[in-house]
Order: sequence, then C-alpha cells, then structure tokens
Amino acid sequence: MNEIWTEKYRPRSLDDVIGQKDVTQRLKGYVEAKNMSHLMFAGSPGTGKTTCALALARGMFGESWKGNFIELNASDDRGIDTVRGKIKDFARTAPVEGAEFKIIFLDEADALTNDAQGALRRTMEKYSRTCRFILSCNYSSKIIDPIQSRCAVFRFRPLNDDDIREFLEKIASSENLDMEEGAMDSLVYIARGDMRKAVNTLQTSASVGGTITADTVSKVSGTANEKDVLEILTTALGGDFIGSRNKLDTIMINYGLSGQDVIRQIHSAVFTLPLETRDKVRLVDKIGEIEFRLIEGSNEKIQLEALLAYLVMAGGKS
Ligand SMILES: Nc1ncnc2c1ncn2[C@@H]1O[C@H](COP(=O)(O)OP(=O)(O)OP(=O)(O)O)[C@@H](O)[C@H]1O
Repeated sequence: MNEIWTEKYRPRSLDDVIGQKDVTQRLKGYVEAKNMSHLMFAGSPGTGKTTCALALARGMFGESWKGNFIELNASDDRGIDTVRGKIKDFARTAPVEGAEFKIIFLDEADALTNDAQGALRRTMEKYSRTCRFILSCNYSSKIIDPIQSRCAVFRFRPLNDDDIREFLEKIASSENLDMEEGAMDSLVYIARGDMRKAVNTLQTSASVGGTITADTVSKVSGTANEKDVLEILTTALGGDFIGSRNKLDTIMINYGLSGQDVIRQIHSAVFTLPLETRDKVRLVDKIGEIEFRLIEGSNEKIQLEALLAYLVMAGGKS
C-alpha cells in the first residue's frame, strides 16, 4: 500500500499508454527513426504528457535512457534561473553510451515568464545538436511564438470515461479491491478525463479500508455525488424550495464542500436537466453570475439559495 499507484501503474512503453493514439503513433515514428525534433506536449493535467516523454526516452535510448533524459519542472523556480542553470548544466555535457542526443523534458513550461522563455529559446538553439527539448504545458498559447515554431506540437486530450474505467478496473483487480457498484461511476465522474486524479482518488479511497463505496469516493475527493447534485436541482425545478435547500445543506456538510465546489458541480450537471435548451442557457448565465459573486466573497448560503430560487421559478411549479 506504500507505493504510489500513479507511479506503480504508469505505462512504461508507448504501446501501453491509454488513449492518445494519434500522439503515440507519431512518437513511435521518432523511436523507429532514432531521431526527433524539439517537441511540445500540450493538454490538461493527468493525460499522459510526462508518461509519453518517459516512454519515448526508453524507446529511443533503451537501457541508457536515464543518463540521457532529465525531467525538470519550470514552476519549481519560476524563471530565468531554471533555464540558465539546470538546463544548461545538463545540455552542455555530451550524451552517454553512444546516444546522438539527450532529451530535456520541461514540465509546466507555460509557467516560465516571457524573459525566461526567451532565454530558453536561445539555449534550445545553442545546444540543438546534442539536445532535444520536450516542453510540456497546459496551454500552448502561453508559449512564445519563436519557441512554438521550433517545436512539433502534440495535443493531449482528456481521457474518455471508458478508458479511465478500464484502467481503474485493472488496478482494482491487481490490488484485490472490493468495490461496490457505483463507486467506479463516481471515480470516473470525479476524474473528468484526468487519469492521475482517477488513480489517486482510487488509492485514497482504498486506504480508508473495507469496501469502496460511492460515498467513500465522494468523501475522500471532497466532491458530492453526481446523483445528489442532480436531485437538488430537480427538487428545486419541481417547486420544492425547502426540500432542495435541505438537501444542499446536507451535502455541503457531509462532503465539506465550499460554495465554489458546489457551483462547479451544478454547472456540469446543467445539461442533464430536463429543460429546454433556451432555459439551460439562461441557467448557465445565472450560474456564471453567481460563481463570480462567490469568488468576489459574497455570502455563499445566500447565493446558492438564490440559485435554487431561480430554479424553482424556472420550473414554474411553485
Ligand atoms: N494516457 C494515459 N495512460 C495511462 N495512464 C495514464 C495516462 N495519462 C496519465 N496516466 C496516469 O496518470 C499519472 C500522471 O500522468 P502524467 O504524469 O503522464 O500526466 P501529465 O499529462 O504529464 O500531467 P501534468 O500536466 O499535470 O504534468 C501517470 O503516472 C499514470 O499513472
């Protein structure tokens, strides 16, 4: 139970990476050619960017991959010093064990200031004979154009629910976990395409001991059950303001949710509600307004109750 499952179950080869088939297909081309350009991996967290960089290095360098690969995090030291220091130190030493070049994987490259990116660009040029960079970021638009134009860009999509479910089922079976029906649905709902979040939430839920239930998953992740959120909304739409308010109070206390947590979950539930598209659009507009007020520090109880009141009126049954 001590080992972190995101490491234990991290795919070692490009063939084992889940989803991201377009990306892995192209990366395998580099492995076959034993050569690559600078790369940029863009996409949301927990979708396989670091995993693919490691698998690419393994495929490219075989046994000697560790000596020819370094992983740095740009946000450890937001700025120019990371680029000038650690990167240059690694870049200026020759590749080991007959490799043609080394790979520098720079995570959260979009956290670098523009000045630091300028310095990075010069470093990329200076050492391009012996070093290839893989820049990982959530948003490629935050990377300056001269760097973007030097890189082949790879886009990582959030993983789909079936892929997440299948991966979690494999882990659950190899860890002999006892899971109640519904727990897996909650994990997939909470992950929203982020495999790291899915695996971490599964491990934390397992550490509680006993059968893993949807409720354990919700509690350890500080996320209400999808079913409970829908129930609050449909109760309000059905005209029962007091009933929906009581349910809301209960889930906020049980799961320790903040107003902002709740509003985000309500937002993602809107499109499953039995409403005309026009009414859903109005509701999204209202949610946007209330979320803004909550961020500005308004009283969360009053704001959330105002949203329930709005739903009661929208339902037209009070
Ligand atoms: N496509 C995938 N296939 C299998 N496992 C995955 C995949 N993506 C993520 N994981 C799991 O989630 C963990 C985190 O993934 P990874 O470090 O590759 O994410 P990332 O995209 O680099 O995220 P970040 O942007 O936060 O750095 C991995 O250790 C692995 O267990």
